[in-house]
Amino acid sequence: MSDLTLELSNIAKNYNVGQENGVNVLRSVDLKIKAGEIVALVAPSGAGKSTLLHIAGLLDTPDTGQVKIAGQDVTGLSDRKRTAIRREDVGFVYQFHHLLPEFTALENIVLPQLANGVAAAKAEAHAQDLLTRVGVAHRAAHRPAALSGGEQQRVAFCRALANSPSLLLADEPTGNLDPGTSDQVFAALMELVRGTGLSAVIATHNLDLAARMDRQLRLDDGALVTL
Ligand SMILES: Nc1ncnc2c1ncn2[C@@H]1O[C@H](COP(=O)(O)OP(=O)(O)OP(=O)(O)O)[C@@H](O)[C@H]1O
Repeated sequence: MSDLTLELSNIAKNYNVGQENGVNVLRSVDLKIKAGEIVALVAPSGAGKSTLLHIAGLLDTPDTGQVKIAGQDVTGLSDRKRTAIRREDVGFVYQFHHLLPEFTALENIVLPQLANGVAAAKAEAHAQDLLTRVGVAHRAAHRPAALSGGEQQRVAFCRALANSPSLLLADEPTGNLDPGTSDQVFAALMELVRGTGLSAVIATHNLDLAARMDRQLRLDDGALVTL
């Protein structure tokens, strides 16, 4: 078993390959994330951070290079196997919550567990525990529309962790919130991640938030540099 949750080696990604307007978004990305490590990814808009997170989370494939998750080389695997690994090992959080509007907060966290074969009672208990950890257990029976923006994001964090992944990938997780709320919600995310011991790559434009993580990296001209 590797002590690296995520390992990217020499990743390159070019959109519209061969065309005049081809974009070389990632040229040579190397990244090693240890178990339990939380890394900030800082990048100007358009620098390719979503592309990088999608490749790390097996939602996209690189043109060249290698992706390893929990020591397993996933680069050449079939779509079906990549999907299975993604479901089991990777949690995603975006700037917008993307919760299912017709289900309650609790149900939004239960459903991915049921899809993974967890029994209903166990899934509900786990969902309640996650909601308690981020301070919104009292909102468990509410639908997303009845929650504040900060509460919606807290529920989205719980959903991302529902199936106990080893890696969390977050793309501007508090970017849609006002600064005061963003600060509190970010603190809740950090506590949740630290409490569960998983590894995380969190993209943010906010250097104050980045400074609260273990390591800060910037995506610069298609490669990662330490800040
Ligand atoms: N499917 C695609 N086809 C062609 N070009 C793309 C595609 N996806 C992204 N790009 C281009 O690649 C570059 C990086 O995009 P990406 O979404 O990774 O940036 P980002 O750093 O996440 O930006 P933002 O912070 O604005 O979301 C941009 O110039 C974008 O226009």
